[in-house]
Amino acid sequence: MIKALNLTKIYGKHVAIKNVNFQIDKGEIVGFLGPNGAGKTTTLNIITGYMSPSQGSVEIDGLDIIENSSAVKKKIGYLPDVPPLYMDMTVGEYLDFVYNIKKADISAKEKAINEIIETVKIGDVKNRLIKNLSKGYRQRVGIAQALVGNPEILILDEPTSGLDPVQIIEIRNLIKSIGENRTVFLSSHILSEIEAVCNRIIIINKGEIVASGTPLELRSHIEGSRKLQLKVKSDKSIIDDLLKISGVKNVSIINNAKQEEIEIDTIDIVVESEKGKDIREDVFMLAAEKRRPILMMVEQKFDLEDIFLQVTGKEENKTN
Ligand SMILES: Nc1ncnc2c1ncn2[C@@H]1O[C@H](COP(=O)(O)OP(=O)(O)OP(=O)(O)O)[C@@H](O)[C@H]1O
Repeated sequence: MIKALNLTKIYGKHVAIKNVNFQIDKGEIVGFLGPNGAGKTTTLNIITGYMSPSQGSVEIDGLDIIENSSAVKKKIGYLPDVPPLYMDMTVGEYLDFVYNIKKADISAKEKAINEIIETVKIGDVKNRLIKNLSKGYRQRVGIAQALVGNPEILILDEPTSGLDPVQIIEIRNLIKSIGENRTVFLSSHILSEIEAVCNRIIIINKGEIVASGTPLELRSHIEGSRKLQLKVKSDKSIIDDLLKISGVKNVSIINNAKQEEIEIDTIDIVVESEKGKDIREDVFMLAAEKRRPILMMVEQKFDLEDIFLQVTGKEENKTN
């Protein structure tokens, strides 16, 4: 179990993270989601013992990470944002080197390294120099080094960053299979990434935790409000009219409609209501009264992206 207790990190005058608290239970695969610069790497460096916090503490299975540094480090495998690879070593030499510095059981070395190589599927490049590997393979080698010593907890900082779509899917599947018998905490600034792999999400923004829960729990944060997608035979003046309806919170134009779906003299908009308000009838009546026929009205479901944009205050980026 990982417990982050009131973590704060200040670089000079810059507060990178502030009062960060969370708990990750044994066996969970948890995603740490936040925009660039939110404080993900800083937090991961602290909970892996790579960096000390300005304030606060970390417990791994009840042990304080600073007081029990070597015992705790054995429990954790870490893939930092820049994997610590030696370019002039072959993959085999490098894993041997990592095994030795982690002081893992020497008698089991060959078997353990071979198992890791098989798990992360790098057998075919075992004798290649790391500098000659593709980014995807280097990332696998980075994950392999994190697995040396068979740690119970795996912490991965942006594990798919810079990979192509095929490599991303491969690494995701790898993380899922590794996570079957380990606790995994991984960071990303890409929501779909986290959604594909994790069963719980912690969202950080500007150094503070702003939301946490399963995708279902996070959705319930904003459930209650509705979003209606409309196609109306009208010009933009309908927007001001709709905003006058009681219970309407926001109206925005969808300007990413596919070219072939755009009809002349119509406007595609999203009308968002306040929590608990059903505005469908009022919207219909108003449009009829203004002689602006509604050609389509569909209720949109909130997705995790809405939640992410809402809690990070970036709602404006989605529709504009
Ligand atoms: N060594 C440092 N000295 C000063 N400021 C730093 C240092 N490391 C990070 N920061 C700042 O702290 C904040 C958090 O950085 P951090 O790298 O933890 O964010 P992040 O969420 O991992 O971002 P990214 O996804 O871009 O890596 C940023 O504003 C960053 O510029």
